[in-house]
Amino acid sequence: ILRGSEARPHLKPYMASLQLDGQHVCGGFLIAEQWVLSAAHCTEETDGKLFQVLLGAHSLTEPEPHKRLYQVRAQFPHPGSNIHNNKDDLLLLQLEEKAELNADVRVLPFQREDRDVAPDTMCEVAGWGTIDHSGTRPDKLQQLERPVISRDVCNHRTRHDGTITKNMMCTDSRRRDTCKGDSGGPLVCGGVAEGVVTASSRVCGNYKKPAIYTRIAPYAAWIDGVMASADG
Ligand SMILES: NCc1cccc(Nc2n[nH]c3ncnc(Nc4cccc(O)c4)c23)c1
Repeated sequence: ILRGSEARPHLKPYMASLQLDGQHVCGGFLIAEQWVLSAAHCTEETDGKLFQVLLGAHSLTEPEPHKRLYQVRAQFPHPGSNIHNNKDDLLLLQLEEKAELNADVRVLPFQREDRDVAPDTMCEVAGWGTIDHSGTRPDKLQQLERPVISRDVCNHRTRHDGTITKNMMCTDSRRRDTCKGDSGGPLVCGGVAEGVVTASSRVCGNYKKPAIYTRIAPYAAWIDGVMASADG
């Protein structure tokens, strides 16, 4: 998160850090006791290794009462996701066991009604992604409030030039923005997860490249289907 602020500790108890060998790679969030939603692109440089999921954390390094690292039983990238574009950029992770829910670990509901969030709506995004252009990583969770911009503005030829589908949404990226390592985190509007951070152009903090999110509502049936089939 570029030019955000430190989140109030444990006030975003749904936040997950997807890790490999103890290193934060991507964000994610708890959508059910045994399920975390993130971005499919996060599996690009993992050459088949499974993530570990850190829940209940504010600091990535300091001991905290309800901080716990969960093993992942299985990862389900959306079948339509691919490395060449940011279509269907969603990843479901089934934890090895149900997460222990408490004050610092809680499920975040996601939007099921497929209707665009109104432009200028203020939403919030959080993550342990880089906080400057030299790639400095924060130890503590950062947050940022950003206004939604309309798909028409986001699709302008000087912005994302028609690549924003009805399954995506955008927020203003002037100076304050998401960046490397924030992918997979939730865009929360009115207490409900409306989108999942996707890297797309990888550019951070440039108003000509608004931040892009995969809208969750269009994928509610896929999410329910995977959870139902894997839970058995
Ligand atoms: N703002 C959109 C957005 C959301 C999520 C991730 C991203 N960026 C990135 N995702 N993956 C990346 N791998 C390498 N570099 C990256 N961005 C980068 C790095 C240093 C300086 C800078 O200005 C931008 C990214 C960008």
